[in-house]
Amino acid sequence: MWRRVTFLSPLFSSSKSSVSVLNQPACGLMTQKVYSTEILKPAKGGVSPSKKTPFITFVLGGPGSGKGTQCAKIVETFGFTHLSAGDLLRKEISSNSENAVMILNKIKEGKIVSPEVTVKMIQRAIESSENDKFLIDGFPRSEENRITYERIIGTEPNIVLFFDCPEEKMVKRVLSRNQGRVDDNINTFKKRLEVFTALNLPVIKYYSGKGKLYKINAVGTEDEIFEQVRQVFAAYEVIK
Ligand SMILES: Nc1ncnc2c1ncn2[C@@H]1O[C@H](COP(=O)(O)OP(=O)(O)O)[C@@H](O)[C@H]1O
Ligand SMILES: O=c1ccn([C@@H]2O[C@H](COP(=O)(O)OP(=O)(O)O)[C@@H](O)[C@H]2O)c(=O)[nH]1
Ligand SMILES: [Mg+2]
Repeated sequence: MWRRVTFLSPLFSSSKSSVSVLNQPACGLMTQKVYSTEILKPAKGGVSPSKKTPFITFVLGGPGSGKGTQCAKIVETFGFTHLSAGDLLRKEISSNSENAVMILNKIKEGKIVSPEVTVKMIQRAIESSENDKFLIDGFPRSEENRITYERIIGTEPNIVLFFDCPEEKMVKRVLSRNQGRVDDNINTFKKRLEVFTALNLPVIKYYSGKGKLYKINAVGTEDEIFEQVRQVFAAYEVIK
């Protein structure tokens, strides 16, 4: 069972570190009593009930906000398994699966792949791993994604990180990412940003309302940003 020890409260957060929860006042690092985090039983068809309930972190933010970069650091420091929804979809394209063409077209257009496809991929990845702590990066990108995940997996995430980044930084980062991605061009970036604003921000607001959201200021060096992230995880017993 996951326990939060030093509790960086999602309701009260540090103004100095810029870690905060959307629409909440910044009031400093809080130490609270040890308590068990909410554990929901997986529904029928969800992650195998014989396994320990995993600690799930959703990692959200616009295109180029630095999600993947910070996930690599979280893996290194805290031993999570990194599941990038975008990487899983790109793997499906490379493997020429039955959904490959549909996925490629959605990615080129900056649109969202059908939630059943993405959730099944995530479910398979969780079930085939021995780890019990996962970063789900770039998902859920819409309320439909979120609701489908909850229906199929049967749990909510333990926490949600939101990398808050201004558009001018995101566009610069995406256009100099240099990974040969079909969607790293100005036209697809604009579409992705529209989709992010229209469909992903409601998910971020939803988790803020649930007290699960940690907003990270995604401007600064990778290390400066990771310092904020580190504070969030250091408050949980998830250190390697
Ligand atoms: N803090 C940062 N400052 C400058 N460039 C960054 C920073 N964090 C990430 N990058 C770069 O920006 C690009 C996008 O980062 P990435 O982690 O892939 O973002 P996302 O997964 O949110 O799209 C990458 O080329 C990465 O090296
Ligand atoms: O749950 C997801 C995650 C990604 N994508 C698609 O994959 C693209 C790239 O996602 P990724 O997370 O790799 O992009 P990033 O935000 O990291 O630049 C998105 O624009 C979508 O078209 C999707 O449909 N569903
Ligand atoms: Mg990414």
